[in-house]
Order: sequence, then structure tokens, then C-alpha cells
Amino acid sequence: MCALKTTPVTAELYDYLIAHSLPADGAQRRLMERTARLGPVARMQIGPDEGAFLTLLTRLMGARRAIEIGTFTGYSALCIARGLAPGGGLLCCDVDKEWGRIAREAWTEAGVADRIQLRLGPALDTLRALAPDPVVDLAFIDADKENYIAYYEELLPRMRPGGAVLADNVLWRGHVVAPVADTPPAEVSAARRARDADTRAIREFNDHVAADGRVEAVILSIGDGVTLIRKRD
Ligand SMILES: C[S@@+](CC[C@H](N)C(=O)[O-])C[C@H]1O[C@@H](n2cnc3c(N)ncnc32)[C@H](O)[C@@H]1O
Repeated sequence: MCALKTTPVTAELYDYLIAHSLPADGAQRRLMERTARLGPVARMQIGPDEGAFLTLLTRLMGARRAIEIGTFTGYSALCIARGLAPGGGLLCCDVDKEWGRIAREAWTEAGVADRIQLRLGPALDTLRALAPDPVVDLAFIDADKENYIAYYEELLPRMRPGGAVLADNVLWRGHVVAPVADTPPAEVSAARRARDADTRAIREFNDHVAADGRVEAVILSIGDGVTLIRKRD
């Protein structure tokens, strides 16, 4: 085991790091408030710290072509769009029309709607329909966990050398290191079975990326864990 060098984040420390990071603008704050009113499902939205990270990384890379898998009400997309180079564009993939409506309203309010295209439908279909050319600068995977490897395998050939794929929830609230039964007892609830299936999918994804010689990657303990994956030159 390695010596633990990561500072555990308390609620107070979390507020502190948000207060000392690139602040959310008015449109981003209003979208977070609008999403919070949806109830427990709002948990799916990334936090403002991860949002600031997405904006800065997009800007640092000078990204012009970006893809997002899993858009929900549009917050992470807004963060990426905010960092795009002039003339850049973001293709968003999701299946939910109502959340897409909220996202489009927020993007319009933020003045970035002209940079974002939302495709409603299974993201794998959307990705497979894209040209195979390696032109994408940045991709963000944050949708159904069982398809993470499939999304990654569709995205990677389309990334430019040096391009970055980011994957969210790779620590899965710590379940990646918790025991998961391969054949759960009959009394285990459907919710628990779904969570275990997602845990297995995330573990397989993490193993897949770590063993992939085409890329170099680091897992960052931001939010629920984000892997930053760079396609080798
Ligand atoms: C965790 S949420 C995304 C949160 C978003 N990135 C944010 O920070 O606000 C996951 C999203 O993936 C979408 N999703 C689930 N399965 C999908 C699929 N097969 N194709 C496209 N989107 C899917 C869901 O509708 C949901 O909006």
C-alpha cells in the first residue's frame, strides 16, 4: 500500500476550494439551482469544482472539437462550452428530451447555444454515425456505466493524438474497492444489483484504460473520481 498523501475533503474544505477556484457565472449558478429543484436526480450533475476543471482543461488544450456523452440538464456541457476556443463546437449526447429542454434553455441564457449541438438518442448510435477521422480534442464520458468501455472504444480512434478523454465517476463512491458478489443472494434488492453491476462496469473500465498502451492516464480524486486520459502521439 502507498502512503496516503491525499487530503480528505470535509464540507468546510469543499466550500473553501470552491471559493478559491474559477467561479461559476450567473447562468451556471441558475442552472445548478434549476437542477436542484428536480430533487434527488440532481445528484447526477457534476460539482462546480469539476466544472471549473473542465473549463480550464478545455481552455488549456485550446480545444475546438469536443464531445460529451451524458448531458442531463446541461451543466457540464456549459462548463466545456465556456472553455472552447473561438469557432469551437461541442456535440452532446443524451436520451432524455425533458432534461435536454432544460439544457437548451440554459445554454441560450449563457450565450453558448450556437456552440452546442444536442443529439437525442443512444449515445453509441450517435458515436458510430460520426466520421472516423481523428479530429476530436476533448471528450467527456458521464452516462450509463455499462457502456463506458464501448464509448471509450468509439471515441479513441476519433481523438486527435494528444487529445483527452475524461471519464466521470471512476471511484463510484468508493465501491470500486468494496467487495461485490458475482452471484448475489436472492434477497438482494434490485437497486443493489444495479449498483453492483455498475461497480463491475466501472472496475472493468478502469482496468481497461490502465492496460491500454495507446494512452496515458491518471485518476484524479475530484468529485466521484475523474480519469484524465491522453491519447499518445
Ligand atoms: C450522470 S448524468 C450526466 C450529468 C451531466 N454530465 C452533468 O454534469 O450535468 C447521465 C446522463 O446520461 C444519460 N444517458 C444514460 N444512458 C444513455 C445512453 N445510452 N445514451 C445517451 N445518454 C444516456 C442520462 O439520460 C443522463 O442524463
